[in-house]
Amino acid sequence: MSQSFIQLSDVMLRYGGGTIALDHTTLGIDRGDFVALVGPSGCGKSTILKLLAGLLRPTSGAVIAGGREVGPAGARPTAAGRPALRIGLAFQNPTMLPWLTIRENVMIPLKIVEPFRQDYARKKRGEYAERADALLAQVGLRGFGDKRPWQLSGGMLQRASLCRALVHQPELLLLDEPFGALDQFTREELWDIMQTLWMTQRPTVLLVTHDLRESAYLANRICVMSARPGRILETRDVDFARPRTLQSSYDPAFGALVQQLRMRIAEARCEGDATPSPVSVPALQGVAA
Ligand SMILES: Nc1ncnc2c1ncn2[C@@H]1O[C@H](COP(=O)(O)OP(=O)(O)OP(=O)(O)O)[C@@H](O)[C@H]1O
Repeated sequence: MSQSFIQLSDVMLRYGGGTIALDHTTLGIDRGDFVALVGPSGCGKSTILKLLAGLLRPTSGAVIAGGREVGPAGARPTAAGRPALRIGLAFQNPTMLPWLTIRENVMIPLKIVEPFRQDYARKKRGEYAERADALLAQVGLRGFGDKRPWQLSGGMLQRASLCRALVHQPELLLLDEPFGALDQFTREELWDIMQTLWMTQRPTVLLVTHDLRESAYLANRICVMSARPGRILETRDVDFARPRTLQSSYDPAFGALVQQLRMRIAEARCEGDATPSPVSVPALQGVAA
């Protein structure tokens, strides 16, 4: 059987204090896909991102990202000598270094990540600045490259943080509630921008979100997790035509999908509490996606 670009196989993750965040977690993601992870609070969504970013090692099971294993504690990568997988990260809080301009902040991955790093100090710096400016223009921040972070609004900073996550053309983009702190209008604007960035660059994306409309707007597949210890309960394909628009997000099929996800998560929360479910959940089928 061919392996997915991203593959978690029967992963268990126990934190130092003894909390088991993930158990029997299996998830495969194809290259170029856009997958959203949703589920009850504390079910282990961010833990999956940390495993893929290499910030954590699984207690047992296997985590493969782009053919490289992030194995059980102490294991060596299987593909010795291969360059590290290029990963982009964006979080709810778009932390920027205040002493750098927005352009310089966006260029940070090019300073750190190979193969860009070796050229950064030499001939490519001007070229990299142009690349940062082009991305900033794409997210509506043309002319803001010379500003400092404190001169931008929260929504503008989050746009810049998406540029920083993408500037080194990551193969894998990990997004942890990147729009969670924004007002609804700004958030919806950024969905549109995110969709365009994904359609033009086609990184593999794993998005963690509590916003079910956001997951249905952006993702090709939505994975619903159980309450902690988290595992993937159900996976939904989302076949709505692209580019998706705010208008299309008011179609009945879109609303039905969101409602079904909501009910599935409500049920997962109840299962986590080991109490009978007060909601009757129809099978997640039959929605014209
Ligand atoms: N460093 C840590 N040490 C101990 N326990 C942790 C640590 N990080 C997370 N946890 C616990 O592991 C579980 C999963 O956490 P995680 O942050 O992955 O959940 P989540 O689904 O992303 O949560 P939320 O949706 O609320 O952001 C939670 O019970 C959390 O308290």
